[in-house]
Amino acid sequence: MEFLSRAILSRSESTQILCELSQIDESTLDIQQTEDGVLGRLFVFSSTSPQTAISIKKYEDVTVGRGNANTYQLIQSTASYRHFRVYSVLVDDDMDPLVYCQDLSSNGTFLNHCLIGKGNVVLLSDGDILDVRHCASFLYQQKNTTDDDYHHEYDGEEFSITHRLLGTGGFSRIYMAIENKTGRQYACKIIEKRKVSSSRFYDDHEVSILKKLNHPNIVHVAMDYNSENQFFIFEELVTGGDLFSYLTKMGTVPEVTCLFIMYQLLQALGYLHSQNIAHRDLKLENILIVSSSDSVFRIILTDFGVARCMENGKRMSTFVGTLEYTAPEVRDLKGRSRRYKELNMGYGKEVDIWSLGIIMYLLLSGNSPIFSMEGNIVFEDAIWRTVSRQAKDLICSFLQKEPSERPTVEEALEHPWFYRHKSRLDKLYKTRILKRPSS
Ligand SMILES: Nc1ncnc2c1ncn2[C@@H]1O[C@H](COP(=O)(O)OP(=O)(O)OP(=O)(O)O)[C@@H](O)[C@H]1O
Repeated sequence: MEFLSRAILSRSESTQILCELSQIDESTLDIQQTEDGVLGRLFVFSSTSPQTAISIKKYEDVTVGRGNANTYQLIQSTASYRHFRVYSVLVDDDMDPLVYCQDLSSNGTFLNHCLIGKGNVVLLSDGDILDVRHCASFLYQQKNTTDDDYHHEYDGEEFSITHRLLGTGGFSRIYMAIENKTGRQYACKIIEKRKVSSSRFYDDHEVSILKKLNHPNIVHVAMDYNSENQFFIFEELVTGGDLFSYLTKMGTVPEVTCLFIMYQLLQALGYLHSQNIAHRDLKLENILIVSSSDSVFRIILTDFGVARCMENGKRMSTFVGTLEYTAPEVRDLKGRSRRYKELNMGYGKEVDIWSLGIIMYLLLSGNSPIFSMEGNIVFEDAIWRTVSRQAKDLICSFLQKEPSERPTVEEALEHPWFYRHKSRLDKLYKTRILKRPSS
């Protein structure tokens, strides 16, 4: 509690002090008055240059530092060449944009007097102050980001849940939370019990499964909490948005980027399947990106809401997942009677491999797969002319109608699309993912 109350106090106080000191007209701080496409603004306060404002725009990075290629240049020698970077993530049209700051400096960037730390990323909220000591301060302004549907029953000591909405799902809302002891930001998934109990598809295994797992490509759970009407899952804050937003921004993903995404997905899935866990809801929205400024980024698998531990190889028979990504053997169960399901052979973890095929097709083309009357995948669009034969071959093997004909994770990693780059991929994974840099 102490950190937060300190931060809130210092934030409102500092804002007031800064406004007074610089004698600026407060109406110019009203973000509603800014031009279209501006998500937020950074007001710069520096003793060496006049007061100015930097606009944060959709898909445009803002950098601050000593180098003259930065959006805002600092002249002091204590500033790093690129001191910090501010970027935005747009989740969907109904949600406020998420604006993040990544500290790139050696001497440190401070958020509300707390060091962010080189490579680390924080979510910015209206009124936050970024500070480059002995150089300049930056007051962040973003239009009201309070969520009207905000309501929670958490009364634990460890975290303070803020009003900043990070995402919504069918069963939950995800907010930014602050760990009181450290001031570190987390994501808090609040699940309404009445929603999950009314759904016969959802079993409350999410936390128990996640707590068993420890993998660099699977979301890390810090704590869970149970109240009368809600479940809470406090997990690492993943600051690059999800693959769906990324694809919306990019249109299509270059094959080389797709290769490393799929490689990481297979690492996560291999780990899950080796423990007899099926995810059952693999889709672009459930694959988060750890902030990165280049095309090699870490991905994190999340949303284990319908994941299932298969005891002794037992098969599954409930229709779960998202229709567009579900394998034919799961789709076939939709609306079927209990009797039908009992007589049916059920399905296994091959359903995740099918979803990988849909994901890979979407990433490379920006569209959902088209199947011919015979059930073959059609690569008709002009975009496929620039995609390798191996990539298309792997998609076809993932999207085999017959589950037993789909490759296992190990077999997929032996496919020429991966195998011919094996040593490079292994090395990249070791240096960029296993070393767990924060960017
Ligand atoms: N750890 C996190 N860090 C940052 N954003 C997150 C995190 N977890 C979830 N989100 C955001 O919230 C969205 C919804 O989360 P999630 O898929 O876990 O919810 P859900 O209710 O289980 O969804 P579904 O309807 O798919 O079951 C994600 O797509 C993502 O944008």
